Amino acid sequence: MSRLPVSSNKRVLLVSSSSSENGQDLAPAPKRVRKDPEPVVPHAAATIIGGRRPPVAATRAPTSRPVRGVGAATVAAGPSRGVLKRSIASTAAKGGNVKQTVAPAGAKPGVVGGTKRQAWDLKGKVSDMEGKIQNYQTKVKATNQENEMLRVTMVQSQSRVAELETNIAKQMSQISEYEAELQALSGVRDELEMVSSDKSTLEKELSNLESKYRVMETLRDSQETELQTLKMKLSVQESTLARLQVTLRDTEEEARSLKDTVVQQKDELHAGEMERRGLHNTIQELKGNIRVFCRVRPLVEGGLSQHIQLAASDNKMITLAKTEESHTGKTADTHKNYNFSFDRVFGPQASQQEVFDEISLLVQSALDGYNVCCFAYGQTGSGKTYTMEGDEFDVSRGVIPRAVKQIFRAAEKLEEQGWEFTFTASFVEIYNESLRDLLYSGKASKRPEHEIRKSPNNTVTITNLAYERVCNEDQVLGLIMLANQNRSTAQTAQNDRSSRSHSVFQLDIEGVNVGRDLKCKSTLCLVDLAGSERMLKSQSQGERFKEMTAINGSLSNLGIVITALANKESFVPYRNSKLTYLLQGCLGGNSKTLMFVNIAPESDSFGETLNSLRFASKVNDCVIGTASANKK
Ligand SMILES: Nc1ncnc2c1ncn2[C@@H]1O[C@H](COP(=O)(O)OP(=O)(O)OP(=O)(O)O)[C@@H](O)[C@H]1O
Repeated sequence: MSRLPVSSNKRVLLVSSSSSENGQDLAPAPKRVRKDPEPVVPHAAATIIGGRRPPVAATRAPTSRPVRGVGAATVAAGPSRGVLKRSIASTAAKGGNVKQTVAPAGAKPGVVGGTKRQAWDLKGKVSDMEGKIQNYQTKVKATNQENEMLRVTMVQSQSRVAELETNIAKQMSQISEYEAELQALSGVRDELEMVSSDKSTLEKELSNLESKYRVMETLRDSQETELQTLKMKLSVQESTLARLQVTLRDTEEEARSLKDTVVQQKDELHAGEMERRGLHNTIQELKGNIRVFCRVRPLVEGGLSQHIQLAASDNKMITLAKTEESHTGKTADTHKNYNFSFDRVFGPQASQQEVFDEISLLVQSALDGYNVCCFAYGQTGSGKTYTMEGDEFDVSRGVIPRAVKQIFRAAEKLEEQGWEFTFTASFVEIYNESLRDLLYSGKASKRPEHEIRKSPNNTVTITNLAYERVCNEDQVLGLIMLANQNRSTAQTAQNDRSSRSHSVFQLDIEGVNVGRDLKCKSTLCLVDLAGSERMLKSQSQGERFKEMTAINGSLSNLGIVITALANKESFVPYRNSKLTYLLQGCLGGNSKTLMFVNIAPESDSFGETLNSLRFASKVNDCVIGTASANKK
C-alpha cells in the first residue's frame, strides 16, 4: 500500500486481489482436459483495482498475505500498460503463485495442454489459433476498457488532486490565519493573565473608590442640604436687605436733617463755650486774680499739732496759737493767737485730689487763653514738692501731673469744636540766681549757659533751653521724670540743693480754630519755690550764706512785685531777680495766679510758719488787675 499526498481521510488503496472488480473470482479454474480441442484460456490474470472506492473485500484483505494458488499483482491506479506488464512479470519472478497459463509467444502450435496435435490436424490447429486470437482480442478489449477506466480514474484523480491542492492551499492560508489568530489570542491570553494579576489591586482600588464615592455622596447630600439652607437664608436676607434699603433711605434722610441740626448745635455750642469762658472768667475775677491757698502738712510723727487750729466753721481760717511763759514768774503765761484768712485752707488730712479740685478751674483758664501761674511757698520740708509733684502713686500725684492730664483731656474735647492745640514744655531750675535746664540730656561738661530774653511782643524765653513739643500726658510725665533725675544728680553733688533752688515747669499752649478764625496763646506756669526759712546772718557762712541771700532776695522780690502789681504801680521791678523776670508773663495783669503757702505743723517751725503765713497774707491782700485772654 502506498500513500498519496492527499489528506489522510481520502486515500486510494491499491491492493492485490484475486477478485475482480465486480466481485467475481478470477482465479483459474482447475486444469481439465477436454476432448474438445478448444484452446485453453489461461486462468492467470492480473486484477487492477483503482478509483476512489475500492471494493470492500479488497480493502479488507491483508495485503501481506498472498492468496493461495492465485497469482496477483498490485498496480497503482493510472500506470501504463507496460508498467502493469512489468509489475506482473516482477511478481512472477519473485516466486509468486501466478501460474503462466498463457502459452508463451514461442510455443509450438498444435500443442494443447502439452498434447501435441497431429500434423494432419490442420483444422484443429486453425481452431486453436482462432481460439487464441479470440482470446487475445478479448484480452485486448478488456485491457482497453481497463485502460479507459484508468484514464477516467486518472482524470478524476487529477481533478481531485487539484481540488485537494486548492483545499490544501485554502487550508494552509486558513491555518496561517488560525496561527495569526492563535498568536493574537495568546497575546490576549497574556494580557488577560496580566489583567487577572492586577485584578486584586484593581479590586482594592475599586473598593477604595467605592468607599470614596460613598463619602462623596454623603458630602454631596450634606452640601445639597446646606445649599438649600443657604438659599433659604439668602432669600430671607434678600428680603431683609430690601427692608434695610428702605430703612437706609429713611436713615439717610434723617442723617441729612441731623447734620443740619449738628451744624446748628455746633454754632450753639460755640456760643455756649464762649459764654462759659466769659462766666468762668467772671468767677475767677470774683475770686480774685491772685488767690492764696494754705496747706498744712501732717505731723511727721502722725500726732496732732498743739499750736495750729483750723476753723471748724469754714475752711478759710487758720489760727496759730502760742503760749509765752512768764520769764519772771510774776505774771501769768501769755497766750497769743495769730489769725489768718485765705481763699482756702487745707488741713493735714486733705487729699491731693481735694487740693487739685480747687485749682482745676484755674487750669481750665489756661486753655481759654489766660496765663496761669501756680507756685508753692514755704519753709523747707513743709510739703511744697509734695503739693506740686506728689509721688509716683496715682492717689498722691501732685498739681503738675494732674494739671497736665486735665489740659490734654480738655484739649481733646475742644478739638471736636474745631480747635487744634500745640504744646511746648520746658523745665528750668534757678539756683543762686543762675539758670539750669532740667530737660538737658547731654554731657554734664557741655551744659550750656542760659539767659532770659524778652522779645518786643513781651514774650519771655530762655536761651539754649530745651523747649520740647509734647502731644500727650505721658510725654510730659517722661519729661518730669527726666527733670527729677537732673535734680537728684545735682542733689548728690551738693547736699540739700533742691530745697535751695526754685524749679519752674512751663507749658506753652497755642490753640487755633481755623473754622471760626480764632487763635489763643497762653502759658501754664507751675513753680516749686526754694525753702523760705530765714537764717541769722551769723549762723550762715560761705556757700550757705550765698544760697540764703539768693533765695531770700528772690522771694522778697516776688513779694515786692506782687505788691507793685496790687498797687498798680507804673514800674514793677521784675528784673530784680531771675525768678520774677522769668515769671513776669504769668504774674502780670494778664494772668491768674495761685499761691500755695505750705506750713509745717511742728512747734519748732512756729517762727517760720508765722513768717510764711504773714507773707502769704500780704499776697492775699493784693488785687491784681483784671486778666484778659490772649485771643485774637
Ligand atoms: N500733705 C502731705 N501729706 C503727706 N505727706 C506729706 C505732705 N506734705 C509733705 N509730706 C511729706 O513731707 C516730706 C517733706 O515734704 P516736701 O519734700 O514736699 O517738702 P518741701 O517743702 O518740698 O521741702 P524742700 O523745700 O526741702 O524741697 C516729704 O516726705 C513729703 O512726702
